[in-house]
Amino acid sequence: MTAPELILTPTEMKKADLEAVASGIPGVELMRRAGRAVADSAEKIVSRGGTILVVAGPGQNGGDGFVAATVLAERGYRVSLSLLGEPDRLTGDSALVARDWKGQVQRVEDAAFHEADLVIDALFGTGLSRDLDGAARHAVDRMNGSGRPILAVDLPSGIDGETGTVRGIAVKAGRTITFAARKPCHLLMPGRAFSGSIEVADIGIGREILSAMGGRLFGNDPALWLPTLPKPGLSSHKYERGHTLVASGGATRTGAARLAARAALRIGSGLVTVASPPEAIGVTAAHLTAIMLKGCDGPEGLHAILQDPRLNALVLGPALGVHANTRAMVAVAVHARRSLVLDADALTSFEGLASELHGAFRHAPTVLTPHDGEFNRMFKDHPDILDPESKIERARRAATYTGAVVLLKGADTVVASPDGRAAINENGTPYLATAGSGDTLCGLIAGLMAQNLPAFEAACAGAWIHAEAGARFGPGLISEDLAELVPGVLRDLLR
Ligand SMILES: NC(=O)C1=CN([C@@H]2O[C@H](COP(=O)(O)OP(=O)(O)OC[C@H]3O[C@@H](n4cnc5c(N)ncnc54)[C@H](OP(=O)(O)O)[C@@H]3O)[C@@H](O)[C@H]2O)[C@@H](O)CC1
Ligand SMILES: Nc1ncnc2c1ncn2[C@@H]1O[C@H](COP(=O)(O)OP(=O)(O)O)[C@@H](O)[C@H]1O
Ligand SMILES: [K+]
Repeated sequence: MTAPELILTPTEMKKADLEAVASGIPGVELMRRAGRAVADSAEKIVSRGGTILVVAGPGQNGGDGFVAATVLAERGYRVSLSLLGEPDRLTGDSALVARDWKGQVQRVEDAAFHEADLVIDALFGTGLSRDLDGAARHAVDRMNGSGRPILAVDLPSGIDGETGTVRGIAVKAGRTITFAARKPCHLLMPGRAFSGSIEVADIGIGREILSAMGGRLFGNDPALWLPTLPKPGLSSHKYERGHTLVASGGATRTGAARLAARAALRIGSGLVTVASPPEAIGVTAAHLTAIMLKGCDGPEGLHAILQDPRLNALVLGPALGVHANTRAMVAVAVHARRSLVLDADALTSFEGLASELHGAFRHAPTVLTPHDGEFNRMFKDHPDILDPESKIERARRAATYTGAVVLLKGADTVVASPDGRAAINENGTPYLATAGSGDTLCGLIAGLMAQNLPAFEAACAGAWIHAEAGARFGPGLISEDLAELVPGVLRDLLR
């Protein structure tokens, strides 16, 4: 089994670089390895003899560009190099490797983008510190407008390495080669879309160093949670596989709970019960077979049902209604200390009332699954949570504040744990943006927690399996399909 993928922020990567230097690899050697990796990557795109334009910036990202230009020229490419800024202003390792470049150094204003078979973007990497303007902005604008293939060095210039946001303008790369580890911007939107396909080059910085300097942020791949995924043993009986309870909305709003319940059953929860308001029992009963049904009249009803200790995981929120009663049901659930997934109306009912949830979830495994709208409503009086540009940071702060694992949905779903770990999911498909898709997701997560997965692993596994199911189905996906695709995904995972 491979180890989970470590993602390093620019600050962590800088520390890892320094640590690698301290362990005996000179900085200039790291840069030479990086530049050679860029050249190798370019060689996969353009055959020898082709024309390559390297656009170098004033920092060390530009240094990687100088190395790549030198290596590619030695390999028989027609290489030209344009620099943003003055050659004699180059510093550090960049200044050293620039001396090896025997060709001309053109001004970036004179770069002949249209003549290039490939443009290598080495303008800015992890050191970007402000929005692009002036000559830098103009260069990126021309690069994008050239229609030529672009290979970005480390990250597309103009993208913020930590947040994935565009700082004024950014290079739209077809391919990005980064070093040692991916950075958040390669997974977070919109940076992911600007990066094109991504290659990670090993420049000799070992996993121990990456793990010591980073180690808190991961790509959400199965390596992160597969060891915790339950497989029923020979002698397992259904009660050992947990019992999930899903609270349903009123008579005209019962579908969401059924979607969540079906997902919990498919992911392996031994039993699943829908708790239905009395007036909705008829309609719900007509639609359920393997899933059980119990009458549940508001918070008191929920309190009574939870006297059964076997009900060990609970979904509250989908179609439950935005009102004080929903908040009261959350309070009952928190008090009962069961594994809990809160979504949709259970979150929106706390609009502007997040302070009621301060530290509320510290005592039992809890996952909150807001999309941006729900997140912004919940924390609208908490600028410290809403303001960070980084989606990872926003999710982390909400997790620390509430004591719950926070799964902040989107094309780049982020899962953050109060213990500081976070993961970014990237295997989804826009076809998942369909009514009821989120209901299915919370059923999957609760079903996994019913089987005793810890909250962070359950949220990560749920997000990945949900996305994988959606991606396998593709066009025409509706939420009812998702749970039915789960067995195929599980079969492949547990093989
Ligand atoms: N460390 C290592 O060992 C290794 C590092 N490696 C490589 O180094 C890269 C990081 O290098 P870096 O830290 O020099 O940052 P980089 O992205 O080149 O930019 C900084 C320069 O840009 C300037 N600048 C910033 N914003 C600007 C703006 N909006 N508009 C205009 N200018 C702006 C800024 O100027 P200043 O802010 O000082 O005015 C400074 O001159 C990393 O991505 C990787 O490719 C690899 O070789 C592996 C080994
Ligand atoms: N463009 C996208 N790419 C990948 N996944 C997406 C995309 N848009 C939405 N999703 C996923 O689809 C689900 C939608 O959930 P949600 O917004 O709660 O829908 P609903 O309220 O209809 O159930 C989330 O898991 C989200 O991450
Ligand atoms: K770049």
